[in-house]
Amino acid sequence: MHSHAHPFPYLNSLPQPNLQNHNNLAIQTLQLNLLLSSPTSFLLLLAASAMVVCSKPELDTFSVINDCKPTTFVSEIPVIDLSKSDAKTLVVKACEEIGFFKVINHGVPMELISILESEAVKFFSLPQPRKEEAGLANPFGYGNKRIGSNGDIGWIEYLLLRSNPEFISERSLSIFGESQEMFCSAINDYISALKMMTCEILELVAEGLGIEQINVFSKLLTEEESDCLFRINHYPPCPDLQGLSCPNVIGFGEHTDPQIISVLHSNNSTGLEISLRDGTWVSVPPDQSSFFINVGDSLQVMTNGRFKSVKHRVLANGLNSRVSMIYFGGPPLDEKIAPIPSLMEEGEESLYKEFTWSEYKSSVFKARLVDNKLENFEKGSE
Ligand SMILES: C=C1C[C@]23C[C@@]1(O)CC[C@H]2[C@@]12CC[C@H](O)[C@@](C)(C(=O)O1)[C@H]2[C@@H]3C(=O)O
Ligand SMILES: O=C(O)CCC(=O)C(=O)O
Ligand SMILES: [Fe+2]
Repeated sequence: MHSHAHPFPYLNSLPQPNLQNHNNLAIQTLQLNLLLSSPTSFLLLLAASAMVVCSKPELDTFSVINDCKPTTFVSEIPVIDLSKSDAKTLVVKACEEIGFFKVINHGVPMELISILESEAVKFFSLPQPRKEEAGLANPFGYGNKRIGSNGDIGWIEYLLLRSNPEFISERSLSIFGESQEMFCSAINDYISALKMMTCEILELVAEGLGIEQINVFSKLLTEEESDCLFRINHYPPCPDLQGLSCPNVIGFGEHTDPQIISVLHSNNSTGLEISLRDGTWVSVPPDQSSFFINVGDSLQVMTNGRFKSVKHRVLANGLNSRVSMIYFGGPPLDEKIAPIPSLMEEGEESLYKEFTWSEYKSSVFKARLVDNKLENFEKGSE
Protein backbone atom coordinates (compact mmCIF):
# COMPACT_ATOMS: atom_id res chain seq x y z
CA MET A 1 0.00 0.00 0.00
CA HIS A 2 2.91 2.33 0.65
CA SER A 3 4.98 1.76 -2.41
CA HIS A 4 2.63 3.50 -4.84
CA ALA A 5 4.08 2.66 -8.22
CA HIS A 6 3.34 5.58 -10.53
CA PRO A 7 4.75 5.73 -13.99
CA PHE A 8 6.26 9.22 -14.20
CA PRO A 9 7.97 9.01 -17.58
CA TYR A 10 8.95 12.66 -17.71
CA LEU A 11 10.85 12.58 -14.42
CA ASN A 12 14.06 11.52 -16.09
CA SER A 13 13.75 13.85 -19.04
CA LEU A 14 13.67 16.97 -16.89
CA PRO A 15 16.63 18.78 -15.41
CA GLN A 16 16.48 17.92 -11.71
CA PRO A 17 16.51 21.12 -9.74
CA ASN A 18 17.94 20.90 -6.28
CA LEU A 19 15.08 22.20 -4.23
CA GLN A 20 16.44 20.99 -0.94
CA ASN A 21 17.05 24.58 -0.11
CA HIS A 22 14.68 26.11 -2.35
CA ASN A 23 14.46 29.18 -0.23
CA ASN A 24 17.00 30.68 -2.48
CA LEU A 25 19.69 30.78 0.09
CA ALA A 26 21.99 31.87 -2.68
CA ILE A 27 19.63 34.60 -3.79
CA GLN A 28 19.09 35.73 -0.24
CA THR A 29 22.81 35.99 0.38
CA LEU A 30 23.19 37.82 -2.88
CA GLN A 31 20.37 40.15 -1.94
CA LEU A 32 21.96 40.95 1.38
CA ASN A 33 25.35 41.53 -0.19
CA LEU A 34 23.85 43.72 -2.85
CA LEU A 35 21.82 45.65 -0.36
CA LEU A 36 25.00 46.54 1.47
CA SER A 37 27.04 47.36 -1.63
CA SER A 38 24.54 48.73 -4.13
CA PRO A 39 20.93 49.42 -3.16
CA THR A 40 19.92 49.98 -6.81
CA SER A 41 21.18 46.60 -7.98
CA PHE A 42 19.50 45.11 -4.95
CA LEU A 43 16.15 46.50 -6.05
CA LEU A 44 16.71 45.33 -9.62
CA LEU A 45 17.50 41.85 -8.40
CA LEU A 46 14.38 41.83 -6.30
CA ALA A 47 12.28 43.00 -9.21
CA ALA A 48 13.65 40.19 -11.33
CA SER A 49 13.54 37.46 -8.73
CA ALA A 50 10.77 38.33 -6.34
CA MET A 51 8.08 39.14 -8.89
CA VAL A 52 5.72 41.18 -6.75
CA VAL A 53 7.63 43.96 -5.03
CA CYS A 54 5.80 45.85 -2.35
CA SER A 55 6.00 49.58 -2.04
CA LYS A 56 5.58 51.54 1.19
CA PRO A 57 2.09 52.97 0.48
CA GLU A 58 0.94 49.54 -0.59
CA LEU A 59 2.30 48.03 2.58
CA ASP A 60 -0.03 50.28 4.56
CA THR A 61 -2.96 48.24 3.28
CA PHE A 62 -1.52 45.00 4.68
CA SER A 63 -1.63 43.93 8.27
CA VAL A 64 1.93 44.16 9.47
CA ILE A 65 2.55 42.13 12.59
CA ASN A 66 5.37 43.67 14.54
CA ASP A 67 4.64 42.74 18.11
CA CYS A 68 8.04 41.16 18.75
CA LYS A 69 6.59 38.16 20.54
CA PRO A 70 9.08 35.32 20.11
CA THR A 71 7.82 32.79 17.60
CA THR A 72 6.50 29.72 19.37
CA PHE A 73 7.37 26.66 17.35
CA VAL A 74 4.99 23.97 18.38
CA SER A 75 6.78 20.86 19.47
CA GLU A 76 3.68 18.78 19.82
CA ILE A 77 2.52 18.62 16.21
CA PRO A 78 1.54 14.98 15.84
CA VAL A 79 3.65 13.08 13.34
CA ILE A 80 1.93 10.09 11.80
CA ASP A 81 3.99 7.41 10.10
CA LEU A 82 1.62 5.99 7.50
CA SER A 83 3.54 2.72 7.38
CA LYS A 84 2.99 1.97 11.08
CA SER A 85 0.11 -0.02 12.49
CA ASP A 86 -0.78 2.59 15.14
CA ALA A 87 -1.46 5.20 12.42
CA LYS A 88 -5.25 4.89 12.63
CA THR A 89 -5.37 5.50 16.38
CA LEU A 90 -2.92 8.42 16.18
CA VAL A 91 -4.73 10.04 13.27
CA VAL A 92 -8.01 10.09 15.18
CA LYS A 93 -6.30 11.46 18.30
CA ALA A 94 -4.68 14.25 16.24
CA CYS A 95 -7.98 15.12 14.54
CA GLU A 96 -9.71 15.32 17.91
CA GLU A 97 -7.04 17.29 19.74
CA ILE A 98 -5.67 19.68 17.13
CA GLY A 99 -7.32 19.07 13.75
CA PHE A 100 -3.83 19.10 12.28
CA PHE A 101 -0.95 16.65 11.83
CA LYS A 102 2.04 15.82 9.73
CA VAL A 103 2.46 12.60 7.73
CA ILE A 104 5.68 10.79 6.92
CA ASN A 105 6.28 7.67 4.82
CA HIS A 106 3.50 8.91 2.60
CA GLY A 107 4.58 7.25 -0.64
CA VAL A 108 4.48 10.39 -2.81
CA PRO A 109 7.73 10.56 -4.83
CA MET A 110 9.88 13.57 -3.88
CA GLU A 111 10.79 14.18 -7.56
CA LEU A 112 7.15 14.74 -8.37
CA ILE A 113 6.91 17.37 -5.66
CA SER A 114 10.18 19.05 -6.67
CA ILE A 115 9.30 19.27 -10.33
CA LEU A 116 5.94 20.82 -9.66
CA GLU A 117 7.41 23.25 -7.18
CA SER A 118 10.16 24.37 -9.52
CA GLU A 119 7.65 24.83 -12.36
CA ALA A 120 5.54 26.90 -10.00
CA VAL A 121 8.56 29.04 -9.12
CA LYS A 122 9.18 29.56 -12.84
CA PHE A 123 5.57 30.58 -13.36
CA PHE A 124 5.63 33.08 -10.49
CA SER A 125 8.89 34.56 -11.87
CA LEU A 126 7.17 35.55 -15.13
CA PRO A 127 6.34 39.21 -15.73
CA GLN A 128 3.03 40.25 -14.20
CA PRO A 129 1.07 40.59 -17.51
CA ARG A 130 2.16 37.10 -18.54
CA LYS A 131 0.92 35.65 -15.25
CA GLU A 132 -2.39 37.43 -15.69
CA GLU A 133 -2.83 35.65 -19.03
CA ALA A 134 -3.60 32.57 -16.94
CA GLY A 135 -6.94 34.28 -16.27
CA LEU A 136 -7.72 36.07 -13.05
CA ALA A 137 -8.91 34.04 -10.09
CA ASN A 138 -12.66 34.46 -9.90
CA PRO A 139 -12.36 32.01 -8.31
CA PHE A 140 -10.05 29.98 -10.61
CA GLY A 141 -6.85 31.25 -12.20
CA TYR A 142 -4.06 33.55 -11.09
CA GLY A 143 -4.65 35.74 -8.06
CA ASN A 144 -2.52 38.50 -6.67
CA LYS A 145 -3.10 39.89 -3.17
CA ARG A 146 -6.89 39.52 -3.35
CA ILE A 147 -8.17 36.32 -1.76
CA GLY A 148 -11.77 35.44 -2.62
CA SER A 149 -14.14 38.19 -3.64
CA ASN A 150 -15.16 39.74 -0.34
CA GLY A 151 -12.31 42.11 0.38
CA ASP A 152 -9.65 39.83 1.87
CA ILE A 153 -6.10 40.69 0.94
CA GLY A 154 -2.76 39.15 1.79
CA TRP A 155 0.89 39.29 0.81
CA ILE A 156 0.46 36.45 -1.67
CA GLU A 157 0.09 35.47 -5.28
CA TYR A 158 -1.42 32.14 -6.25
CA LEU A 159 -2.92 29.79 -8.77
CA LEU A 160 -6.25 28.27 -7.79
CA LEU A 161 -7.42 25.38 -9.97
CA ARG A 162 -10.03 22.67 -10.07
CA SER A 163 -8.24 19.37 -9.60
CA ASN A 164 -9.77 17.42 -12.50
CA PRO A 165 -7.53 16.63 -15.51
CA GLU A 166 -9.92 18.24 -18.03
CA PHE A 167 -9.75 21.56 -16.19
CA ILE A 168 -5.97 21.34 -15.84
CA SER A 169 -5.42 20.68 -19.54
CA GLU A 170 -7.86 23.41 -20.52
CA ARG A 171 -5.97 25.95 -18.40
CA SER A 172 -2.44 24.65 -18.82
CA LEU A 173 -1.63 26.39 -22.09
CA SER A 174 -2.28 29.85 -20.69
CA ILE A 175 -0.57 29.02 -17.42
CA PHE A 176 2.44 27.05 -18.49
CA GLY A 177 3.00 28.15 -22.08
CA GLU A 178 5.47 26.01 -24.01
CA SER A 179 6.27 23.60 -21.19
CA GLN A 180 2.58 22.88 -20.79
CA GLU A 181 2.51 19.25 -21.83
CA MET A 182 5.12 18.08 -19.39
CA PHE A 183 3.79 20.33 -16.70
CA CYS A 184 0.25 19.20 -17.30
CA SER A 185 1.18 15.55 -16.73
CA ALA A 186 3.29 16.46 -13.68
CA ILE A 187 0.41 18.35 -12.12
CA ASN A 188 -2.10 15.60 -12.93
CA ASP A 189 0.24 12.92 -11.53
CA TYR A 190 0.86 14.99 -8.41
CA ILE A 191 -2.87 15.38 -7.89
CA SER A 192 -3.57 11.68 -8.38
CA ALA A 193 -0.75 10.73 -5.99
CA LEU A 194 -2.15 13.19 -3.46
CA LYS A 195 -5.67 11.90 -3.93
CA MET A 196 -4.46 8.35 -3.30
CA MET A 197 -2.60 9.35 -0.15
CA THR A 198 -5.53 11.48 1.08
CA CYS A 199 -7.92 8.56 0.60
CA GLU A 200 -5.53 6.35 2.53
CA ILE A 201 -5.58 8.85 5.39
CA LEU A 202 -9.38 9.14 5.28
CA GLU A 203 -9.64 5.35 5.43
CA LEU A 204 -7.38 5.33 8.48
CA VAL A 205 -9.70 7.93 10.02
CA ALA A 206 -12.74 5.75 9.35
CA GLU A 207 -10.99 2.67 10.74
CA GLY A 208 -9.75 4.57 13.77
CA LEU A 209 -13.29 5.77 14.44
CA GLY A 210 -14.52 2.19 14.22
CA ILE A 211 -16.70 2.83 11.16
CA GLU A 212 -17.42 -0.39 9.30
CA GLN A 213 -17.60 1.14 5.85
CA ILE A 214 -14.00 2.31 5.65
CA ASN A 215 -14.47 4.27 2.42
CA VAL A 216 -17.22 6.40 3.95
CA PHE A 217 -15.08 9.57 3.64
CA SER A 218 -12.65 8.57 0.88
CA LYS A 219 -15.40 7.74 -1.62
CA LEU A 220 -16.44 11.39 -1.54
CA LEU A 221 -13.08 12.29 -3.12
CA THR A 222 -12.99 9.53 -5.71
CA GLU A 223 -16.43 10.09 -7.20
CA GLU A 224 -16.41 11.61 -10.65
CA GLU A 225 -18.26 14.72 -9.45
CA SER A 226 -16.02 15.34 -6.42
CA ASP A 227 -15.28 18.99 -5.91
CA CYS A 228 -11.55 18.92 -5.17
CA LEU A 229 -9.30 21.94 -5.67
CA PHE A 230 -5.62 22.51 -6.05
CA ARG A 231 -3.83 25.68 -5.04
CA ILE A 232 -0.25 26.87 -5.36
CA ASN A 233 0.57 29.84 -3.14
CA HIS A 234 3.62 32.05 -3.38
CA TYR A 235 4.49 34.50 -0.61
CA PRO A 236 7.30 36.66 -1.98
CA PRO A 237 9.71 38.31 0.43
CA CYS A 238 8.45 41.77 1.27
CA PRO A 239 11.51 44.05 1.13
CA ASP A 240 9.92 46.94 3.00
CA LEU A 241 9.69 44.78 6.08
CA GLN A 242 13.42 44.46 6.23
CA GLY A 243 13.96 47.62 8.24
CA LEU A 244 11.51 46.62 10.94
CA SER A 245 12.62 44.77 14.02
CA CYS A 246 10.18 41.83 14.06
CA PRO A 247 8.67 42.00 10.67
CA ASN A 248 5.78 39.93 9.41
CA VAL A 249 2.85 40.64 7.20
CA ILE A 250 -0.34 38.63 6.81
CA GLY A 251 0.13 36.40 3.78
CA PHE A 252 -3.11 34.43 4.17
CA GLY A 253 -5.47 35.56 6.92
CA GLU A 254 -6.84 33.20 9.55
CA HIS A 255 -9.50 30.79 8.40
CA THR A 256 -10.61 27.19 8.42
CA ASP A 257 -10.80 25.21 5.18
CA PRO A 258 -14.39 24.39 4.25
CA GLN A 259 -13.73 21.02 2.57
CA ILE A 260 -13.33 17.60 4.22
CA ILE A 261 -9.56 17.62 4.38
CA SER A 262 -6.63 19.64 3.01
CA VAL A 263 -3.13 18.35 2.32
CA LEU A 264 -0.33 20.89 2.27
CA HIS A 265 3.24 20.76 1.10
CA SER A 266 5.58 23.72 1.42
CA ASN A 267 9.18 24.55 0.70
CA ASN A 268 11.56 25.07 3.56
CA SER A 269 10.08 28.42 4.67
CA THR A 270 8.32 29.17 7.90
CA GLY A 271 5.07 31.08 7.88
CA LEU A 272 2.28 28.59 8.50
CA GLU A 273 0.66 28.99 11.90
CA ILE A 274 -2.14 27.04 13.51
CA SER A 275 -4.39 28.00 16.38
CA LEU A 276 -4.42 25.50 19.23
CA ARG A 277 -7.63 24.78 21.14
CA ASP A 278 -6.66 27.34 23.81
CA GLY A 279 -6.46 30.02 21.11
CA THR A 280 -2.67 30.40 21.00
CA TRP A 281 -1.06 30.71 17.61
CA VAL A 282 1.94 28.49 17.03
CA SER A 283 4.31 28.33 14.12
CA VAL A 284 4.61 25.06 12.21
CA PRO A 285 8.26 24.17 11.51
CA PRO A 286 8.56 23.56 7.76
CA ASP A 287 9.43 20.08 6.51
CA GLN A 288 9.80 19.58 2.79
CA SER A 289 9.71 15.82 2.96
CA SER A 290 6.35 15.62 4.71
CA PHE A 291 2.75 16.68 4.20
CA PHE A 292 0.60 18.62 6.64
CA ILE A 293 -3.04 17.69 7.02
CA ASN A 294 -5.87 20.04 8.04
CA VAL A 295 -9.28 18.87 9.20
CA GLY A 296 -11.85 20.88 7.24
CA ASP A 297 -15.30 22.13 8.26
CA SER A 298 -17.08 19.29 6.43
CA LEU A 299 -15.23 16.64 8.44
CA GLN A 300 -16.13 18.53 11.61
CA VAL A 301 -19.80 18.21 10.65
CA MET A 302 -19.50 14.55 9.59
CA THR A 303 -18.09 13.71 13.02
CA ASN A 304 -20.75 15.89 14.72
CA GLY A 305 -18.08 18.15 16.21
CA ARG A 306 -15.85 15.35 17.52
CA PHE A 307 -13.17 16.63 15.16
CA LYS A 308 -12.73 20.39 14.86
CA SER A 309 -11.51 22.13 11.73
CA VAL A 310 -8.22 23.85 12.47
CA LYS A 311 -7.81 27.62 12.26
CA HIS A 312 -4.65 28.51 10.39
CA ARG A 313 -2.95 31.47 8.73
CA VAL A 314 0.28 32.32 6.96
CA LEU A 315 2.68 35.12 7.84
CA ALA A 316 5.03 36.37 5.16
CA ASN A 317 8.29 38.07 6.00
CA GLY A 318 11.01 40.24 4.56
CA LEU A 319 13.44 37.53 3.59
CA ASN A 320 12.02 34.21 2.56
CA SER A 321 9.98 33.15 -0.39
CA ARG A 322 7.35 30.62 0.67
CA VAL A 323 5.81 28.26 -1.87
CA SER A 324 3.01 25.97 -0.78
CA MET A 325 0.83 23.53 -2.70
CA ILE A 326 -2.48 22.48 -1.23
CA TYR A 327 -4.89 19.77 -2.32
CA PHE A 328 -8.40 20.36 -0.98
CA GLY A 329 -10.56 17.23 -0.80
CA GLY A 330 -14.18 18.25 -1.33
CA PRO A 331 -17.30 16.11 -1.93
CA PRO A 332 -19.68 16.23 -4.92
CA LEU A 333 -21.89 19.33 -4.96
CA ASP A 334 -25.12 17.47 -4.20
CA GLU A 335 -23.62 15.48 -1.29
CA LYS A 336 -25.41 15.91 2.04
CA ILE A 337 -22.95 17.00 4.72
CA ALA A 338 -24.22 15.41 7.92
CA PRO A 339 -22.94 13.37 10.87
CA ILE A 340 -22.19 9.72 10.01
CA PRO A 341 -25.07 7.81 11.71
CA SER A 342 -22.84 5.07 13.09
CA LEU A 343 -20.78 7.67 14.96
CA MET A 344 -23.78 8.98 16.87
CA GLU A 345 -24.34 7.77 20.39
CA GLU A 346 -27.85 6.71 21.28
CA GLY A 347 -30.03 9.79 21.55
CA GLU A 348 -27.28 12.07 20.24
CA GLU A 349 -28.59 14.75 17.89
CA SER A 350 -26.87 16.42 15.03
CA LEU A 351 -25.42 19.79 16.00
CA TYR A 352 -26.06 20.97 12.46
CA LYS A 353 -28.98 21.66 10.15
CA GLU A 354 -29.23 19.61 6.96
CA PHE A 355 -27.28 20.99 4.05
CA THR A 356 -25.47 19.97 0.90
CA TRP A 357 -21.87 20.80 -0.01
CA SER A 358 -23.23 23.08 -2.73
CA GLU A 359 -25.25 25.07 -0.16
CA TYR A 360 -22.29 25.29 2.19
CA LYS A 361 -19.93 26.28 -0.57
CA SER A 362 -22.08 29.14 -1.82
CA SER A 363 -22.35 30.45 1.71
CA VAL A 364 -18.57 30.12 2.26
CA PHE A 365 -17.72 31.96 -0.92
CA LYS A 366 -19.85 34.93 0.23
CA ALA A 367 -17.94 35.09 3.52
CA ARG A 368 -14.69 36.69 4.64
CA LEU A 369 -11.75 34.47 5.58
CA VAL A 370 -12.03 35.10 9.31
CA ASP A 371 -15.79 34.45 9.51
CA ASN A 372 -17.04 31.38 11.33
CA LYS A 373 -18.70 29.88 8.28
CA LEU A 374 -20.35 26.97 10.06
CA GLU A 375 -22.20 29.26 12.46
CA ASN A 376 -25.23 29.70 10.17
CA PHE A 377 -25.50 25.93 9.78
CA GLU A 378 -25.60 25.14 13.48
CA LYS A 379 -28.94 24.12 14.95
CA GLY A 380 -30.44 26.98 16.85
CA SER A 381 -29.00 29.65 14.54
CA GLU A 382 -31.49 31.64 12.42
C1 LIG B 1 -12.30 34.78 1.29
C2 LIG B 1 -12.48 33.61 0.73
C3 LIG B 1 -11.43 32.87 -0.02
C4 LIG B 1 -11.96 31.45 0.01
C5 LIG B 1 -13.43 31.72 -0.23
C6 LIG B 1 -13.71 32.78 0.82
O1 LIG B 1 -14.86 33.52 0.54
C7 LIG B 1 -13.77 32.09 2.20
C8 LIG B 1 -12.99 30.75 2.22
C9 LIG B 1 -11.69 30.82 1.41
C10 LIG B 1 -11.07 29.45 1.14
C11 LIG B 1 -10.07 29.00 2.19
C12 LIG B 1 -9.57 27.61 1.82
C13 LIG B 1 -9.18 27.50 0.34
O2 LIG B 1 -7.94 28.17 0.12
C14 LIG B 1 -10.27 28.11 -0.56
C15 LIG B 1 -9.99 27.84 -2.04
C16 LIG B 1 -11.60 27.63 -0.12
O3 LIG B 1 -12.23 26.69 -0.54
O4 LIG B 1 -12.09 28.44 0.88
C17 LIG B 1 -10.38 29.60 -0.20
C18 LIG B 1 -11.37 30.45 -1.01
C19 LIG B 1 -10.68 31.18 -2.18
O5 LIG B 1 -9.51 31.50 -2.11
O6 LIG B 1 -11.41 31.48 -3.14
O1 LIG C 1 -0.09 28.66 1.88
C1 LIG C 1 -0.20 28.03 2.94
O2 LIG C 1 0.75 27.56 3.52
C2 LIG C 1 -1.59 27.81 3.51
C3 LIG C 1 -2.64 28.47 2.67
C4 LIG C 1 -4.03 28.09 3.04
O3 LIG C 1 -4.33 27.90 4.18
C5 LIG C 1 -5.02 27.95 1.99
O4 LIG C 1 -4.67 28.16 0.81
O5 LIG C 1 -6.18 27.62 2.32
FE1 LIG D 1 -6.30 27.06 4.38
